[in-house]
This record gives sequence, C-alpha cells and structure tokens, in this order.
Amino acid sequence: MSSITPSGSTTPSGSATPSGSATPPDRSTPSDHAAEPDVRKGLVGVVADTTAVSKVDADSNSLLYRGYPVQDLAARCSFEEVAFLLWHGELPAPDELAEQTRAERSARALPEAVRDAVLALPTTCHPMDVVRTAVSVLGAHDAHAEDLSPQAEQAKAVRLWAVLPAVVALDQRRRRGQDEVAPRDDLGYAEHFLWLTFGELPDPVVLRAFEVSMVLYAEHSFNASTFTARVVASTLSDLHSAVTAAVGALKGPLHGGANEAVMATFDEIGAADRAAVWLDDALATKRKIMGFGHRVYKHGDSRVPTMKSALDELLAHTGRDDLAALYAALEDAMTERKGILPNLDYPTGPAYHVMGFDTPTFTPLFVASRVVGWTAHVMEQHAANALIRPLSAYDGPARRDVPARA
Ligand SMILES: CC(=O)SCCNC(=O)CCNC(=O)[C@H](O)C(C)(C)COP(=O)(O)OP(=O)(O)OC[C@H]1O[C@@H](n2cnc3c(N)ncnc32)[C@H](O)[C@@H]1OP(=O)(O)O
Ligand SMILES: O=C([O-])CC(=O)C(=O)O
Repeated sequence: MSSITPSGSTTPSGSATPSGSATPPDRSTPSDHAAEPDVRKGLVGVVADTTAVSKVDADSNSLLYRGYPVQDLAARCSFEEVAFLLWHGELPAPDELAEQTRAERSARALPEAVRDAVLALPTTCHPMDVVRTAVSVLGAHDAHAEDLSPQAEQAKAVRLWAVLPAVVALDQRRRRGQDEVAPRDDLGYAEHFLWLTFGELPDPVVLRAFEVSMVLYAEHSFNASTFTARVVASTLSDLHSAVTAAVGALKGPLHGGANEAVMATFDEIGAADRAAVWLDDALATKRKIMGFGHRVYKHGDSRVPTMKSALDELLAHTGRDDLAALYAALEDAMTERKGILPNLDYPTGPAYHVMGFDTPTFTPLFVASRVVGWTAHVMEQHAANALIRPLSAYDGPARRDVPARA
C-alpha cells in the first residue's frame, strides 16, 4: 500500500504517485526506517491500488464508470446495460445484452434453502442482516462457489444480482404479513424488483426514479464496502464471501445505512419549519447529520443532481410538497451552518419512502445495485492479486516480562 502526503509527495514506504505511476513496492519493515511511521487513520488520502472500474474525481466533481459519465449513463442506459459495462468494460452489443438478460431472468427465483433461511430469521432483525445471511447461504449452495476462474465468477455475479430482489422483496412482504409474489421473466430488472415487492406494475415515474437510483448506486471506486470485498478477495477467498463481508460494511450509517437514517431524520424533524431548530440542537450535541458529507467529495456528490431531479419529479407526481419543503429546509440550514453538502443517500432516502419501501429496506436496495460494483472489483482483484495487508504502528506497552507464577 502506498501513501500520499497532503502535498502529494510519496512517503518513504510509498509506491504510487497521484498520477498512478508505480515503483516497485518497498518490502522493508517499519524498524528499517528511522522516522516515525506515517499513520493515516481511516486510510485518508491513501492510494491502495489501481482500478479500471470507475473514477471518482473530487476536483472536477465527476464520476466515470469505465470512462462514461454516470449522469449520461443514467439518462440513456438501462441498469442492465450499466451492469454489463461495469463487469465487462464496454457497453453491450445487442446479442451480449440478450445473453446476460437470459442468464439474469433464469436466476430470479429464490432457491428453497434461501427462502427457508430468510423465513427462519426474526422479523425484529435488520433487513441488512437478512440480505447478508441470504448471500452467505447462496454461496454455501452454489456448486461453483470455490471456482475463482473469470468465467465462473462472472456467472456467479449475475446469479447473485438476479436473485437479490427476491430476497429483499420477500423480507419486506413477510414483515407486512403479505404473501410472496412469484417472479416473472418478461420485465426488466428494476421493474421486476418493484413487481416482486409490491405485487403490481409500477407507475412509470416511480420506475424511472428507481432505475436511476440503481444506476447511480452501482459503483464508487474504493468505498468502504468495496474495499472490504477486495480485502476478502485478496486472500483468494470466494465471491460470495467477499459480498457477504461487503454487505456488513455497507450496513453502517456512515456508509450505505445513511439512506434509511435520512428518513429517520425527516421523521424526527416532522416539518420544514422545524428543520433549522432541529439542526441547531443536533449540531450542538455533536450529532452527525445523515446524508451529508463525504470522504472524497468536498464540493458536493457528483450523483446528487441526477438523483435530485428524479426525486423532484417523484415528489411533484405524488403531491408531496411537504417532503420537498423539508428536504430543502434541512439542506439549506446545513449548507448555511456547516457548508457540508448532501451525498447520494440524501435524495435516495425520501425517494424510496415515496415509492413505498419500508425505511429499513432502503439499504438492501443499495445492495442489489452495488453488488454489481463489488463483484466487478472482486474479479479485478483476482485478475491481478496481491494480498491486502497494511501495517500498524504499535502504541501498546513496551516489551515486558510475564510475571513468575507460583
Ligand atoms: C453512499 C455513501 O456511503 S455516502 C456517505 C454516507 N454517510 C453519511 O451520510 C453519514 C454522515 N456523514 C459523515 O459521517 C461524514 O461526512 C463521512 C463519514 C461520510 C465522511 O467523513 P470524513 O471524511 O471523516 O469527514 P471530514 O473529515 O470531511 O469531516 C470534517 C468535519 O466535518 C464534520 N462532518 C462531516 N460530515 C458531517 C455530518 N454529516 N454531520 C455533521 N458533521 C459532519 C466532521 O465531524 C468534521 O468535523 P471536525 O473537523 O469538527 O471533527
Ligand atoms: O465512496 C464512498 O466513500 C461512499 C459512497 O459514496 C459510495 O460508496 O457510493
């Protein structure tokens, strides 16, 4: 792992420059260096490896999937086309898309073992626990789980992506006391997801906003959950193990769990005219305001304008002026008080609420999209692997003798 100082120069143990050119790794141990080790808590500013999957550029406030601006992909491509792009590096030709569609639609049904595992879990557990467990059970039942060849990993990625809507929908429906909806093979991924969850075909405005959210959530370089997946993959562990771990990382409210936390915040505030007072109290008690801030973007999240216009359309369509006003009031107050801008979880939270999802189901929706990015990174890691194992600076007691025992 290399590290870059705030000024951009490499440290003695570094091996990469900001432009990405690499020098041979320094295999020396900290004791070989006279200087104090350069500890980067939270790996802030550390360039851990290269990736060709996506580029997050905070300076230009842009996000490219395999070179294509994400807002253009959201405007012109289906989620399935974007998934193909992330996995294979190019947008699909018609026959390639048809083959992926065939594979995805034939893997939509929930295996009996997974249904049993989901239904055995208490409805008091978090839906992300259900998804994490389901991915693990799917791995245990996958005949090719241990096959790390590119062909096997690609096929497993499609199967996993295909079945996740059935897991998420079953879980929300069982909590509501509703029967499971049978899968269909005549609907696109996003429309089918809504069909399985609600048992009816979606309004086109809802479908459009949902598909846009799926495209925007699909990939974001070395975020915490993707990095988790790559760490697991780097031990030459299997794809399902990497994704199971990534689901655990995404669950936390500093990462994917923020989308449901945003809705909890809106519920707590109640109405637009209370937003500023609520925020002052929250900041006075050092609370983190969910859906704001980002480790990489400091001038706004590149994906927010696209999701915000989908949300605006949705709120206008459903007559939710109250939610639109609350959204704007909290954003204005936060920008004025702290200068911290919304991240993607800020518009997706209310969008998923208006679509009819239960708040704890929001982060599992993120999983069904990000599984594409995670698995693209697992395959990239396996194609050019190096065990991910950083160093730590010890700050415990100095060497001492174990006391003599009687
Ligand atoms: C899809 C995604 O995962 S996007 C991220 C979703 N997460 C959230 O929305 C959770 C809320 N946000 C946060 O907790 C943070 O902004 C993070 C974790 C996303 C990024 O954290 P960091 O990179 O460590 O934040 P950063 O170093 O820029 O913080 C600078 C200052 O702003 C404060 N700050 C940053 N975000 C927030 C926030 N949402 N609410 C209040 N204060 C904040 C920090 O506490 C810090 O204050 P300090 O200097 O007084 O200690
Ligand atoms: O990149 C990050 O740290 C978090 C994020 O926005 C994402 O994973 O989509």
